[in-house]
Amino acid sequence: MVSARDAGGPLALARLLPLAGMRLLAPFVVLGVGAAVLGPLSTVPLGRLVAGGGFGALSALLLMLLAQELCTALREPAGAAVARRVDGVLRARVRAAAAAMPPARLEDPRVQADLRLALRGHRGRTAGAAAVAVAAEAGRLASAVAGAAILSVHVWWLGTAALALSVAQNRRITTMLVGPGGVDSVGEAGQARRRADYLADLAGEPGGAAKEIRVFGLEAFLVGRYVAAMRAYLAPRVRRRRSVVRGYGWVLGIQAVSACGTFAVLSVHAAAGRIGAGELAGCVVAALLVFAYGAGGHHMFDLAYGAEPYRAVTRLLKPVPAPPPAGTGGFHLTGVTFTYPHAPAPVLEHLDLQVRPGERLAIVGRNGAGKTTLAKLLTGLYTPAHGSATTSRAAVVFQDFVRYPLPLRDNVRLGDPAFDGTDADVLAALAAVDALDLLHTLPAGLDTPLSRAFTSGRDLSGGQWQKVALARAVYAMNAGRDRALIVDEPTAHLDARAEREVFERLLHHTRGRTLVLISHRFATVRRADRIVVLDGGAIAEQGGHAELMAAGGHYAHWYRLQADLITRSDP
Ligand SMILES: Nc1ncnc2c1ncn2[C@@H]1O[C@H](COP(=O)(O)OP(=O)(O)OP(=O)(O)O)[C@@H](O)[C@H]1O
Repeated sequence: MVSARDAGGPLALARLLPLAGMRLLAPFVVLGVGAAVLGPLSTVPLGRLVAGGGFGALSALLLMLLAQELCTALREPAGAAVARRVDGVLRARVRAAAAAMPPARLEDPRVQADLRLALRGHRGRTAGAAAVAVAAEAGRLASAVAGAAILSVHVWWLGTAALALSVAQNRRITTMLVGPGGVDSVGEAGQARRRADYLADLAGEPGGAAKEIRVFGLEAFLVGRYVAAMRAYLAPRVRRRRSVVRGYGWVLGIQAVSACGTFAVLSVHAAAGRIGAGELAGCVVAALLVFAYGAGGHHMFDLAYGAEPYRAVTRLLKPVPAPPPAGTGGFHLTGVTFTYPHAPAPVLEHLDLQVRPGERLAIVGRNGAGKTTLAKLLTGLYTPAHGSATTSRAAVVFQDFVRYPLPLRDNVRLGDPAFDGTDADVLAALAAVDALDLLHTLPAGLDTPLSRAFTSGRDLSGGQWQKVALARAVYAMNAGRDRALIVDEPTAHLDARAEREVFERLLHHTRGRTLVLISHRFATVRRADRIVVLDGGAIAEQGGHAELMAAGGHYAHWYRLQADLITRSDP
């Protein structure tokens, strides 16, 4: 694996090529070498022909030109095959790494973005395409160097000067088009383009968005927003394109000076009789090879864009720090302060919280109080900027749990992919969250893909999905890895009966283990051993239900408010 410094650099990308295997790589290399050397070599029979070499020189020249054409033409499909195979191998590795990731990491938006890049590529370019582009660029450079060497045989400094100008020109064009801040730079394509793509995708999405668009009549609004987003995306690009066109003027000027200078020097030497007619013809072809490198080529896009998916792959395949030891099931946060990147203020500040092994702890607070953030600190997904956090391994169900478009069995087994559980383990996890009924509604039982994208698949209701996510966490605990269960709004989608049933079963099932429950439902919360009220980034109150009710603080106020809403009868 590459170091962080050269991740995405040409050497690191070239090291991917052997992944294609010798059967695909050997023809690609042979064709590449052929395309690179036959051009410079053809200057020999060309020189002889011009110098009066006759049929032999002509045949040799024609054969070489034909072979070069063939090599150049066949190198493209051979390169595409190599790129496909390299990408296939990388995708398989990334999928295996993703399958082995703990769900908490898999649900990290940065990891999700890396997965998208690694599996789909960036702007149609992949890591394999970038690796092939490195080889193609190396071939073009080799041709240019050989051309420069031929020029230098006749005028010692001419080849070096022409090559230096050509390399500088190539760098300049690459920087203008795909370098940092260049017209097609990755950063530039970032946010504004994603916003436009998101708006365009919204309309085509079969899920909730399409329904809302129709119901609220959002078509014109969305089109307007899309046009505005595309304008915002295109405006700086158009400005930069203008500056690129001006930049191209300079680059072409330099090329013109370089070409005119080279041909002038050659002419002077030929006129003085130091270069014969045949040698002059060879020098002209050699000079054209040098200039061709300076003009750049489409490979620079493959290289620049394909390096992004490669960086994502290296991040995803980086050895994951060993999971924390199972621990006792307890958690210990001391003086913890946590601020999201670019946020003006910390979400949590100087927070102390101890969760005893086996304790049933509930966390409550207003929207945005930091409950989910606290859960992510407890699971070790986030590390605090200040303070210390001692955690235990925990199974987690987040509010925005993932709905995998996979069979029900896999949706549960992803709780601990390393555990070789049987169907009985999967069924036990489903039973623990009162979800066995679900099986009767699915045509292929555990084998039913949970997605309407498959003809044999079924989508689930919000509550059913929530039970599946809970079953996944229970499966992870049953696998023996985790001593604690952290659930963020575990029953938000469930009706009152289902909520009661599921929570009873969870309490029973997690007996002896730690349960951390984040919820706005006080009927559930009140059953915890201890309730922690988060407010203003710190713990405002804590204690048992009776204790907090007697204290008459936030908790008592919210509890009564919720109870009133339920019991109050309309006039
Ligand atoms: N990834 C993020 N990047 C930046 N800010 C975030 C991020 N996630 C949450 N926040 C902010 O942190 C604060 C706390 O959010 P958090 O989700 O922890 O609250 P919560 O108590 O769980 O809220 P709710 O009850 O609505 O689920 C909010 O102001 C939110 O906007």
